[in-house]
Amino acid sequence: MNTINAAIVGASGYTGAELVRLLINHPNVTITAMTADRKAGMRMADVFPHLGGLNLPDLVTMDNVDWSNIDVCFCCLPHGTTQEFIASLPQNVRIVDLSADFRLKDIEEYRKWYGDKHRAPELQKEAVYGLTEIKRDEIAKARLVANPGCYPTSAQLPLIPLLKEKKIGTQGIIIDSKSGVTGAGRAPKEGTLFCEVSDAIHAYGVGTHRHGPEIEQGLSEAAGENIFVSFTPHLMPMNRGILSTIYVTLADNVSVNDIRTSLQNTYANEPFVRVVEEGNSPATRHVRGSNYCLIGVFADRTPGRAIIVCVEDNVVKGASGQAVQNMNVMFGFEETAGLTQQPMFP
Ligand SMILES: NC(=O)C1=CN([C@@H]2O[C@H](COP(=O)(O)OP(=O)(O)OC[C@H]3O[C@@H](n4cnc5c(N)ncnc54)[C@H](OP(=O)(O)O)[C@@H]3O)[C@@H](O)[C@H]2O)C=CC1
Ligand SMILES: CC(=O)N[C@@H](CCC(=O)OP(=O)(O)O)C(=O)O
Repeated sequence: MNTINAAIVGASGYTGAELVRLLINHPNVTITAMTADRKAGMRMADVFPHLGGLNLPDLVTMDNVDWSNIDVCFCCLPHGTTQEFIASLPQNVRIVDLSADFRLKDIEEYRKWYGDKHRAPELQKEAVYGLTEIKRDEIAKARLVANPGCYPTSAQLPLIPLLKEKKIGTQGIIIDSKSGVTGAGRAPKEGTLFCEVSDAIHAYGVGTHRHGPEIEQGLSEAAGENIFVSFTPHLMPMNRGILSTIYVTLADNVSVNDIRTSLQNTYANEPFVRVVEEGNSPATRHVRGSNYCLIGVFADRTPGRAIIVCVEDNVVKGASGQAVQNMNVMFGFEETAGLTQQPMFP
């Protein structure tokens, strides 16, 4: 069997730990290197006791990795820290970058939203946006895949097919998203303290969140014209999960049933994206711990409008699961390898 060696850079964070959970059961992958910053020098079992007993390499700093036998690097670093590191990797290493550093095609947009000049513009040109169901053919050939953000995955999977098929209007798209706190990463910050997030919900980045332009980039490409969306994320007192409620205008002579059928047809042969039965409302607990994305389609009481509800696990389909799915496509493995866990319900 074809087997490859994987490095996880930033393995002591939430997405890194999730990659270990998924890859440890992958038939074609051996984890041969794992890095950390503050936690370098520690054993994975000491950072994450649930990942003990798995014969994993110890956590080292990035400059202590021997890249000579590594085939794929999963890069789980904070955005802004990834560009120079990826540029320094040997050419034979293929990369799935979970950060936002290579997602925006226009480096001026990157500067505007991330507040810094892009430091690897040549690499940016070759990066392929890793929304697997939409970009599969390009991902198969890519050396560098920019894994999508968690909110953009939940917004683009339902909206891209509908815009491509001109089933919905290009104006007035509203994306109201809620996320679990793991979306903010494991590094301590005031905003993710228990007292700040428990027993309440709040909107943040209102009108200014950096996932707005990432969503618009994908939707504009699908529609063939510039699209602007209203996108508001909310932080929920839960560990995992994203639920996006999306409000759209139906195109002329298109019904709610038409858009449900259109999404059902688009995703009929996709292992991880499913349109739920009419009347069912998908919940984050229906995808928890899995790589699935569930989509529900409803009529709005406002004539000519529809409401789409999309759920995913932000750490799986919104990050590490989609990263493994992309790696499977890049190396010609079974696309579902390592990803067959059913959701953990309730
Ligand atoms: N969490 C999520 O749901 C999602 C996250 N992402 C993106 O994935 C990336 C990783 O996220 P997540 O795992 O949540 O983040 P965490 O904060 O949980 O983990 C970050 C990791 O990077 C390491 N690290 C931090 N700073 C540096 C540095 N300067 N040099 C080297 N290593 C460093 C940390 O090491 P140490 O702990 O030892 O300091 C840790 O291993 C981010 O870019 C995030 O935006 C994307 C989609 C969803
Ligand atoms: C709850 C929470 O804080 N979520 C993060 C997004 C997580 C994600 O997808 O982030 P990247 O684009 O950084 O990869 C945020 O709003 O910044």
